[in-house]
Amino acid sequence: MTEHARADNEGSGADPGDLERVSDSETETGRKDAGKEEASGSKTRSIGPLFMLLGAARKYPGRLVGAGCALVTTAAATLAIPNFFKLVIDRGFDGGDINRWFEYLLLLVVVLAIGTAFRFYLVSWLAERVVADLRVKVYDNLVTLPPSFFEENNPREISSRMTADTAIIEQVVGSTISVALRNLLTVIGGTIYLFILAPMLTVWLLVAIPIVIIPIVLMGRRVRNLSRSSQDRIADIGAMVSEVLGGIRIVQVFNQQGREAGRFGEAVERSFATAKSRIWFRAILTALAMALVLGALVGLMWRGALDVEAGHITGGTIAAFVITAGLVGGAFGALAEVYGNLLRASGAAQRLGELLATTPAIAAPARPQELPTPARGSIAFQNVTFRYPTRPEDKALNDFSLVIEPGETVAIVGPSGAGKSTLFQLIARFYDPQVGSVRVDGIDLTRADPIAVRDRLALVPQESTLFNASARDNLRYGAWEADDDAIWKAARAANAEQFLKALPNGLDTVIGDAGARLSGGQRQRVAIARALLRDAPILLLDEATSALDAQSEQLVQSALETLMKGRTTIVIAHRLATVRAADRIVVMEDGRIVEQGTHAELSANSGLYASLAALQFE
Ligand SMILES: Nc1ncnc2c1ncn2[C@@H]1O[C@H](COP(=O)(O)OP(=O)(O)OP(=O)(O)O)[C@@H](O)[C@H]1O
Repeated sequence: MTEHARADNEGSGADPGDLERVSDSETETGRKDAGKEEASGSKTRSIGPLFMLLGAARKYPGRLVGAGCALVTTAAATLAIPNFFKLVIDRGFDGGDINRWFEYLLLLVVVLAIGTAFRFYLVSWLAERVVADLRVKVYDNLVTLPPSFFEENNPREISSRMTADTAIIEQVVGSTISVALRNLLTVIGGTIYLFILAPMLTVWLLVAIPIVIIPIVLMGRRVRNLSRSSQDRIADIGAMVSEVLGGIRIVQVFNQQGREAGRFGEAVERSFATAKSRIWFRAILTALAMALVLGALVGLMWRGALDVEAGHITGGTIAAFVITAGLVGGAFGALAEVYGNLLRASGAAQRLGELLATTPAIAAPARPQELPTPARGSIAFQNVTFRYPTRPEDKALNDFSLVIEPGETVAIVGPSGAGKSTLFQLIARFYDPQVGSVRVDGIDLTRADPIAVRDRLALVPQESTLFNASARDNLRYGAWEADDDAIWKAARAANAEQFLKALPNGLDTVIGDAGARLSGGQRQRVAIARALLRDAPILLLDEATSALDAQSEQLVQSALETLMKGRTTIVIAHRLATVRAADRIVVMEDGRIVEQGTHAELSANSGLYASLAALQFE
């Protein structure tokens, strides 16, 4: 919710149009999180999870106390205003010192204005701070969770939790809770004051309030539901725009512009139709709210006027009564509405709480075993059977055993889906195997600290993931202390120097979202240079040169060969030309090893390798 909207909501009070406004601001929130709540399916019926937020706000006791004081002061000042009107009308006009009363009133206005400003500042500050702390805490936890977590929980949904859910909480802490408390104080204080002013009239009022408020709240809910579907239709439009514009090349090359425009037109019309029923209901709601609220006020004034005429009460009393009744009625309406908001925020807090409470399935044991130093770089798979958590029925590795000696270069070949990349996933300990063990330098990975294991690895993945940062930061991602000399040396070795030098701001050039401003082959060379800079004892190359043209590949290949010296290297490659130089070639199929040996040995057999080689070389 915007500052402006929040200030609006904050200001809801005595004005009869308020009821309309309260349901309106409520609608805003409903729109924001409607889709979210339904998507995640976890609805909460209690406001318990909100106490987590109180815990977070307790870190700032000074501001919490200040906000409480401002809240009480402004509620008291608001309720004092009708009393001043009573005094002015009854005493000021009857020969009293009218100037003095108005001086007091001005003073009260100043107190109210300053108090409200303080309340707004302190409460909003707390809201922003609590949400900022929460975002950081959730993110800090998220980045420790293994990739499997993000396969089971859609990262896009998590990112929307980080933004939408925190925004709801921000709005609730920054506005709803303060609105609720202020209105509660107004209802209690106002009702006591009304009883003092005119007990019989107050009884009438207390009967009238629910009769006025309940139909308005019920209709307000209907309007809100319509607003949600309206918002869903708008979300459909947004999704369509990003899908079609994202794939604009395909749309245009297949000449589907007309069809896409038609589809979009239909979506816009659907959203208009939903909006039409919403505004129709809103119009009726406005009429109903005004008729009921103003009608009730007129009724009260009528009754009061008769009492004044009969000499039971003074004119000042009736004026004070009507103003206070307006305040109390408005506060009732606001209270009925904010409860729904609190429930929604509670749901948001619960979902974020779940993210906070998720502990990484892959973590260091309480007493991790130290890896031997200096690193040797040996790797051993022992009877490993592994199924991905999202595909528990398929064995990606099936009773797989392989020992790789320090300094050895092993090439892994085999058809797509054979389980080659899975080996890397297990060495990096993104997953633990269900059966068997993976060891690095003799230590079972489940007994070691994953951070220590990954410190010994440099990976060039199949998809060269680059970040929306400078070329320099992308290159030194695994070795932040590297200076420009080292960076250029690695870039030269990866045959990336030339195009990096041609970038408009050199190493400071931002290379775009996911490196989108580089070509596939250039991205791959940055990824290789990044791995070179890391200077780790174990090098994992997953189709590291697949996006390069033959000439670049040859250049990079020779750089990689230099790099492999003295390191343990596993190379996954489809192009057999790149694996010929390996000490050993391991041929995989269906998660198992079907053959291994040197290029010459395997070519001489009539196995899978020989047939793959025949396909490629002949
Ligand atoms: N994250 C994942 N979740 C579920 N299944 C997966 C995942 N990654 C891979 N698989 C499956 O595991 C099997 C082995 O995949 P892997 O990526 O190891 O094959 P690969 O030999 O590297 O193939 P390619 O040469 O095409 O990269 C395949 O059946 C694949 O569909």
